[in-house]
Amino acid sequence: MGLLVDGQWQDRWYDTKKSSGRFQRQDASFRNSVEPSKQADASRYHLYVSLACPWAHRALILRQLKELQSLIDVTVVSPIMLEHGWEFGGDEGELDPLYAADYLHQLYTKAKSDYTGRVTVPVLWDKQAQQLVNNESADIVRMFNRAFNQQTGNRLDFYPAKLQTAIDAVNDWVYRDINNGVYKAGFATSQDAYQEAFDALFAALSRAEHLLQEQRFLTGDYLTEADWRLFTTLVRFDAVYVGHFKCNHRRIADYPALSNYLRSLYQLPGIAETVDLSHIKRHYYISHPMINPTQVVPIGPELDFSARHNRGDWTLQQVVLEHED
Ligand SMILES: N[C@@H](CCC(=O)N[C@@H](CS)C(=O)NCC(=O)O)C(=O)O
Repeated sequence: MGLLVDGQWQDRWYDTKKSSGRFQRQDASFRNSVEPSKQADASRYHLYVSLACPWAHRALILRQLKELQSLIDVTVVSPIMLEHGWEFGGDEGELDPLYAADYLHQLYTKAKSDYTGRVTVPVLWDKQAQQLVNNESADIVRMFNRAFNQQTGNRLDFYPAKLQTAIDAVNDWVYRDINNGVYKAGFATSQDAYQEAFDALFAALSRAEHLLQEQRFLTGDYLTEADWRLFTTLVRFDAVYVGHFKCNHRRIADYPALSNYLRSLYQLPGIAETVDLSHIKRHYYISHPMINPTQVVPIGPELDFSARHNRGDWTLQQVVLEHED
């Protein structure tokens, strides 16, 4: 684990000293966007992901749901992220098809030779301009949702205008207390910081559980990006966050609505193939020797996201609004 400083790679763990043991996530720095237009050509872009990463997972899911698979190629890095950061090839990783780079940080310095900051996935790369377009999954999800509709003819809208206020409000607490909350608990280096994150996390999971007892999706009757953003944390929770990140008040399996909801999303066409529990478990348990020095990966728990759920029979087309423009 490390970062770039003035374009030089340094192997360094997160610094939590200045924040009393609290993990503070840095903002992503490449934030360009692809706007919808008749000329927007998805095949100009390449997506670099880790199958272990919940943020990269959002982008992969939108790529599936928006039928961009044949247009936007994906490269999967090795799940094992150690002194060189994310690596191509190696243990279960794919080779970099564009530049034959060994490490992801080489793409960051190709884009900006004096880059300072963390080297994270996902990365959306512009093959034509040979530039890193964006490394913030929240932005990439929104681009995939709209920018290439003309090209694909897929008009499903996971961020529809009439639900944006509700989606933003849900995203806010789900990000703070759940998506990033598990990291705040897991990377805390003081008891107080851990306790604070732990309490907020389980309060937020109860809130989600209660909401989902009343309605099918987080913002009501329609499936939106808010659901997919929660999904990527839920699907990793029992396998990794309960043990490795010490988020062990309850498992997702212990929340009836959340666990059925998780299965209902997992069973939508194309979603199961974006979930790789082996990459997920091996990444976390091996890549954080500060938390798990033996790097032994637990074998359990037994999980079956394909089991029946009680959230009704519906298709994507019935629960996703269409773009109006
Ligand atoms: N805000 C970013 C966060 C991405 C992120 O932190 N990804 C993790 C993997 S799960 C990563 O690459 N971490 C490497 C590091 O922090 O050095 C996004 O949502 O795209």
